[in-house]
Amino acid sequence: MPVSAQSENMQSQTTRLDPLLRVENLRTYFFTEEATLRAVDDVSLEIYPGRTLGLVGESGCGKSVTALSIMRLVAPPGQIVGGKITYHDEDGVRVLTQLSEPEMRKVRGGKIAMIFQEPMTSLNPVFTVGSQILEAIRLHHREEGNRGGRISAERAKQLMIDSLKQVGIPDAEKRWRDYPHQFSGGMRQRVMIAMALACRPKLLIADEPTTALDVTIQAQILELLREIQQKQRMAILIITHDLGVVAELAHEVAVMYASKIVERAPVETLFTQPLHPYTVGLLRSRPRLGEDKGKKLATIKGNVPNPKDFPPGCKFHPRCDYCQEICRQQEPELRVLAPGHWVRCHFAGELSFDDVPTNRNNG
Ligand SMILES: Nc1ncnc2c1ncn2[C@@H]1O[C@H](COP(=O)(O)OP(=O)(O)OP(=O)(O)O)[C@@H](O)[C@H]1O
Repeated sequence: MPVSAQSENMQSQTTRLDPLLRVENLRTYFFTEEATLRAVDDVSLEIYPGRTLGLVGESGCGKSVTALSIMRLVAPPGQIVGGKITYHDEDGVRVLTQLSEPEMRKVRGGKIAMIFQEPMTSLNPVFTVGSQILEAIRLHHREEGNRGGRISAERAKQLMIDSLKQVGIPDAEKRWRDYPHQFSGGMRQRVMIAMALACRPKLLIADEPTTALDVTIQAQILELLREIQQKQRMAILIITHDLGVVAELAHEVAVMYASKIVERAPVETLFTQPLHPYTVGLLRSRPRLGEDKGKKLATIKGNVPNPKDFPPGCKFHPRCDYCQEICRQQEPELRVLAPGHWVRCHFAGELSFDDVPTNRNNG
């Protein structure tokens, strides 16, 4: 079945809503002197209003490039070479892959915002946090000028302070005058979220937003995202290598390996009935409180291949304990195994996995 037909099918099986964002057969390559690197190859996914999709996989598998492609922020030598990205809300349908740069600027911030692992990617050290959030608000209203008109300085300032309050910055009325370095790591992360949310985007893309934070702060930031999502019915695409974060926040999960999606499922299904050996490997190598004390943690042998050395056949085959001849020769298709459950493995549904930790709340 062609992937677009698969997408239609999955949509009707999981929810009747239209997706807010639909990515179909996305391909983003880097054209270096040495080689053409297929960083994202035939990726399809949907994100629904008020829902969280977790995009998970080891470092280098193409998660960030997928996010940057959605934002149309891939810089040369990278380029989107195929596929379609469609954004659909009450204002209508926009095919992001066809928008001009000025049109795309209206989408960034206003419709889709992105936050990063390192807040200083978004925050400028030489300006106060308040002035940076104000700038984002003014820019957004200028872009929206033909509909909303200009925003008064007083109203913009109120929105800025409200956005800092919303993310739990204590003393927001005073602290907006502070510079980014005057905030702790966790608070800086909150400021970055405030800036991203100041224009009320419908979709937040969060690329490893808690990786640099200690566990307590990490839990607070995830809780904050969940609260804001519930209040605003915002959709979230969370990118992470950490299945614990996925378990906390995601409704659906897409597992990515070597530039492709290898498994997609509702979060509960992925944790209780994983069908791809790579997903199983990720689950096994996840530390769990109590049970694994003193035990050596399982790892997946080998490393994620670099796009210039992708193996033939199934890209996971050199690391797979279940590899057979066909896996070395033929790349498997993404197939539907159960409603909403997609797997790219020749033997999906035929393998039995021992010793897979199935409790998603265990980590
Ligand atoms: N600027 C670039 N030039 C060349 N290749 C790149 C560039 N950026 C990314 N790539 C390639 O794209 C592949 C996917 O990178 P990407 O950053 O999306 O991975 P990731 O899964 O997000 O990993 P991480 O969590 O480490 O960011 C990498 O293996 C790399 O080869």
